[in-house]
Amino acid sequence: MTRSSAPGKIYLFGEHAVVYGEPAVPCAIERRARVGVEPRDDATLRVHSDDLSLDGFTVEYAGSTDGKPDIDVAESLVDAAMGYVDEAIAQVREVTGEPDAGFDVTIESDIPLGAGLGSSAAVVVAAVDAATRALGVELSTAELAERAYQTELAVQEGQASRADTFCSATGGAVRVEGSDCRAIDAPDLPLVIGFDGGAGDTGALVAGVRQLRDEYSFAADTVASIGDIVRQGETALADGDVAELGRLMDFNHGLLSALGVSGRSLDSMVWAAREAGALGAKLTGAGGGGCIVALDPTPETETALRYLPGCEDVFRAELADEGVRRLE
Ligand SMILES: Nc1ncnc2c1ncn2[C@@H]1O[C@H](COP(=O)(O)OP(=O)(O)O)[C@@H](O)[C@H]1O
Ligand SMILES: C[C@@](O)(CCOP(=O)(O)O)CC(=O)O
Ligand SMILES: [Mg+2]
Repeated sequence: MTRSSAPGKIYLFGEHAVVYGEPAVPCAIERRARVGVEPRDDATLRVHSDDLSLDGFTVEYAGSTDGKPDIDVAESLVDAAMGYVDEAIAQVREVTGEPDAGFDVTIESDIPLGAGLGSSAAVVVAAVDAATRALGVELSTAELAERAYQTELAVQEGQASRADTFCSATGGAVRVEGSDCRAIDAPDLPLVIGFDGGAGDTGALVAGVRQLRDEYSFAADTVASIGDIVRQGETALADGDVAELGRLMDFNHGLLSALGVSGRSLDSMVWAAREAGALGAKLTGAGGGGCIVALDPTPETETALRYLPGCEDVFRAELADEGVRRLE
């Protein structure tokens, strides 16, 4: 068995706008997806993930490159659930020149699905890394990030940025603007994550923003303003000015809300954090439902979120310096 792990991430700034060429600053966090692969004698892909439960279903998917998945739940559910793993293996077949490679894939993840913490990118980065190594090919971090990006791009129907996948592959805090991806220095930040137990559909949310942006010039201006916040945020990061970072995060959340990607439970967690004295709070990732990130060096935000109806989990996030990790 060849195993790799990769971290999830939060966005300090810039999700959604990054899809249209604005800069974004995601930071990898110490919550990981671990993917083990075992090459098979045939071209079948068999995926097992204990963490994958949607609407109470646990899905085990045994499909082949030519046949139908062998499952007992609605196929659309499986398509939604397994799209990223399928496409990651398609990338592996292409980059290794082994179109008929088959694998048994086992996924374990500490990252909630569809919650804005980049579970898809972490699973894809770890899967591509483990499966290529299992076939005797070692990709550089840049190649790995590129293949993982191509995977997200295909699954999200041409609407994805390099931010999540690059951040997960390299770890640390990164700045992504189009194809320009680089590591940046970030101070230790007092990050608190609130999770409403829900999820958002990244592809659909990205498509919604695209539509607004095409329809209204002020929506396009809103996307461009998020870019301005990110640039200002980079200065605050470089200065270690956590209070200013918080103010900019608040503003960023407001603009994401205007673009229609927040929601009642995300807003209520954001307001609970602010009222508890957080320096700033915003949704992270695609939105709809899932997680917020707040800045608070005191325990107040954690306490407030813990008692907030509708907030299912609260934790402090440590920055993950290491990206993909080769386990064995
Ligand atoms: N533990 C897992 N096992 C299998 N697939 C997973 C796992 N975690 C995430 N995924 C894949 O990632 C998708 C969620 O990605 P996405 O909607 O981009 O949200 P996010 O990246 O914010 O978690 C899932 O539908 C599934 O395809
Ligand atoms: C909305 C977006 O900017 C981030 C999505 O993050 P997540 O998959 O929700 O963790 C999309 C992208 O950058 O590909
Ligand atoms: Mg994702």
